[in-house]
Amino acid sequence: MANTFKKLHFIHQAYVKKIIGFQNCYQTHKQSHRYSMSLQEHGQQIFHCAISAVMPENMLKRSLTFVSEGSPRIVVGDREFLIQKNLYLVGFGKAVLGMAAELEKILGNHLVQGLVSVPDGICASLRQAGRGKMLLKSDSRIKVMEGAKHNLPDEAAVRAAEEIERLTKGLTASDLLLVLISGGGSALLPAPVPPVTLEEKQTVTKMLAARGATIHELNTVRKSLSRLKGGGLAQAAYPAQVLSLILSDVIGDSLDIIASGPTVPSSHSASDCLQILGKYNLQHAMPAAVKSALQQPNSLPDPREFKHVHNVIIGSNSLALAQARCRAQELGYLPLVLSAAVSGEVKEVSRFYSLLIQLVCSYLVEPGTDPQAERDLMKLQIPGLDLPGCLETLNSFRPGRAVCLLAGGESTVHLQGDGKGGRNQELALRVALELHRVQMAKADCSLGRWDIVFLSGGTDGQDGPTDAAGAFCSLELVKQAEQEGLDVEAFLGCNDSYTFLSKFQNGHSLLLTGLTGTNVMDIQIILIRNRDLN
Ligand SMILES: Nc1ncnc2c1ncn2[C@@H]1O[C@H](COP(=O)(O)OP(=O)(O)OP(=O)(O)O)[C@@H](O)[C@H]1O
Ligand SMILES: O=C(O)[C@H](O)CO
Repeated sequence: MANTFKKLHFIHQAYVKKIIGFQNCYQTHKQSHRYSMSLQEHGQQIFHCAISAVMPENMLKRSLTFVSEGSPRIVVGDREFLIQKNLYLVGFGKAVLGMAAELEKILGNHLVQGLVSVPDGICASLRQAGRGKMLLKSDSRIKVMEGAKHNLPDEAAVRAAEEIERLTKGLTASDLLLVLISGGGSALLPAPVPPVTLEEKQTVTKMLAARGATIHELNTVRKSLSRLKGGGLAQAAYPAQVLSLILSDVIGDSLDIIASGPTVPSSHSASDCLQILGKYNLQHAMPAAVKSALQQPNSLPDPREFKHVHNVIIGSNSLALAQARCRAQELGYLPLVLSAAVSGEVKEVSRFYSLLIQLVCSYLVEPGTDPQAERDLMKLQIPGLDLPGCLETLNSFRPGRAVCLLAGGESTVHLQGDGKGGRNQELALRVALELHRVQMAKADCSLGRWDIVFLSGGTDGQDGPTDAAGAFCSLELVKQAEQEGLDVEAFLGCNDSYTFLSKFQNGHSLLLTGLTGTNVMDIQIILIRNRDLN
């Protein structure tokens, strides 16, 4: 099984490399319009490009081929799946509707029957966002069931999960089940192990989330309380073949964590769950049925029982960053992908970006002049960040060029006020505040030589309970806000980033994309250009 995972990781990395390879075709781009657009416009373009890499149509074209001549078959990597009136489809998650619509276009009548469990209201929202192409046709063979309001498992999602379970259990050895999986899938596939009830499962999820449990911890517990998570769906489908097409919304792209891994054998035991509950002091607060379910001696599934399953990651944050890198290069930037695993409390994350921007700006003027900033950044231990390697790349910077730093991941906000906002908008404002403070504190600060734009956006197009995907900030934002009588710090104090950004320059710094129909966490883009080039 470890080898299979390695192989899948390799295929996924190969896609990332393939995208990076495309950049060569951009090398001879026209450069005359390079600086005719503002940094903010460039940021917007790069962000849209990142998202396009993980839109259903592009992901499926890249990872799956349907061969209709001879024996009709689906080809994924080096695997072939014959189809002869034996093709079924199930899906669950925030981004599977567009994937299902695209697959139905590709596979046509070969698809016998399907069912997707998707977020409450998504069909109307996609239509409103002008993404009607992502909806299924009225005569589709795939049934759409909406549920899990506010990303919490509910009765509607239970009904969808039960239908999915019934469909899967009815399959035979000659059938092929396509499983579409994306973030939000855990809440959209609730099938509590008896005697645990839906309410009890909701309680557990809420209690863990409120105490700041990570998605890895949350889903480890969810797997132990579910019939379909942690490989349960794949076992229900046996002996049919299972091909899972997965869009990752978790850091590290762990197959068993994305939507709680319904087609991946769980490597977690009940004692792992009890440890997690203990960590958050919740062992005694658990409902009795949950305690008893977790105390059952459960044996981990044997990975050999998953030979009928093929799991493939078809989209991820790294893939989106790779595409963003190409666009940045096309626009004339020296692009640098830092990490696809930036996480943590938004205050810490904003400190990381502020330090990084300061370091890069001083390095571009004179390499090696800020060893303290380098040490501070290394201490933050951002997974995947090769700081020395990045600085070395900056050595190829030539005056007249601009730099684009790219990163991704997902931060968390410790809510203290009752304002309106989202983690990306809050991050952008906090970065602006940090950079403002540095400029105020250091008379000889070199930041002023540069035009800098920072952008943070959710790839799903929705940042918290707002209609914005995220926000931009520049070095001057705090000062300009003061001139408008707006105090950034006061808005941040009550997590009111959206209200601030809606007022500031009439919403000019809000990133508005509408619901995108995909979901690979968040992306940050930093553009740094010498002011003399303006
Ligand atoms: N006023 C606010 N200011 C900042 N962040 C907020 C605010 N209100 C909610 N949030 C954050 O928004 C997040 C929930 O929004 P959102 O739906 O975008 O995230 P999600 O459910 O994790 O979905 P996804 O990962 O798919 O983007 C939570 O992390 C929450 O802390
Ligand atoms: O559904 C879930 O479990 C989260 O979005 C992580 O994939």
